[in-house]
Amino acid sequence: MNTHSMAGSPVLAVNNLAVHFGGLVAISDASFAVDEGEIVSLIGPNGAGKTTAFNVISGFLRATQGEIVYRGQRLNGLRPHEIAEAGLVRTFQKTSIFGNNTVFENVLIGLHRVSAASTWETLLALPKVRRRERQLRDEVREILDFVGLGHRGEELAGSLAYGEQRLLEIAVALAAKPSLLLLDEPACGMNPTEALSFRKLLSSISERRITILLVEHNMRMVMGVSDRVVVLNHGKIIANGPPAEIQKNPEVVRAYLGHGAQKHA
Ligand SMILES: Nc1ncnc2c1ncn2[C@@H]1O[C@H](COP(=O)(O)OP(=O)(O)OP(=O)(O)O)[C@@H](O)[C@H]1O
Repeated sequence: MNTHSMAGSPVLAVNNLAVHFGGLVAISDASFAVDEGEIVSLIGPNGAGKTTAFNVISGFLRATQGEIVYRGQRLNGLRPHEIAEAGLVRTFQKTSIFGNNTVFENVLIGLHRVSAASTWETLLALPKVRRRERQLRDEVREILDFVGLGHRGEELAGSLAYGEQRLLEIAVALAAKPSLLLLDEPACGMNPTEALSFRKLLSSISERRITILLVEHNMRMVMGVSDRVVVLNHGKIIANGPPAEIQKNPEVVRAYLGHGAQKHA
């Protein structure tokens, strides 16, 4: 849970969002905001529209209606890499790491994406470039230690256990220097011990002043880590509030918590 005191001003605003796939309405008239420093979870039954919302926010899908505003900048129409450059970085439901590269290299590749030297500088191996490379390697070690993979740097990413691969994805996302992290089912496939330490990792990320928007089916994690929970059902927001309130909300219990969520918890 976020305990520092900078929460309050919205950094991300989703205003009257609608997404249609042909005749299918995946999201209709959904509005919610995420404040600076918050951990907000987006929950709801399968097919409720959570991933669709993520895809629109991160630029992988166009909104049919409505707007996405991040720190005063309208994101509609921007490409995913432009949105990542603005500080919104996402992970995916399916793992997106390079299995044949080492854990260390995966994070290094992520860092290079945001701080690449020019080709000439690299070819000439200028002292500046060598210095920068050393700095990047230190940064990789720091990030790997932070997510708990410091001892795995030299392993091939593809050889990691599933839960560790999810941690590596977080490390790669952190390498992109996000100010808002969008996490799509990050705890999927984790055992209870892994899920518990992952929950602590989310809190530590939040302490680094990174705002988090989370899609997750593990209700123990959602209710334990979130400052606020937004509930989608059939593409509409049916509740938005602190975890204790959401757990008691009759409509949420009926639509999701009563049955659908339990099998994932
Ligand atoms: N590219 C697409 N084309 C057509 N329909 C789609 C597409 N993507 C999603 N949908 C439909 O939109 C609705 C919302 O799907 P979405 O994947 O956003 O739900 P979700 O809440 O993320 O579900 P889950 O918890 O299963 O991941 C579903 O009815 C889905 O079948």
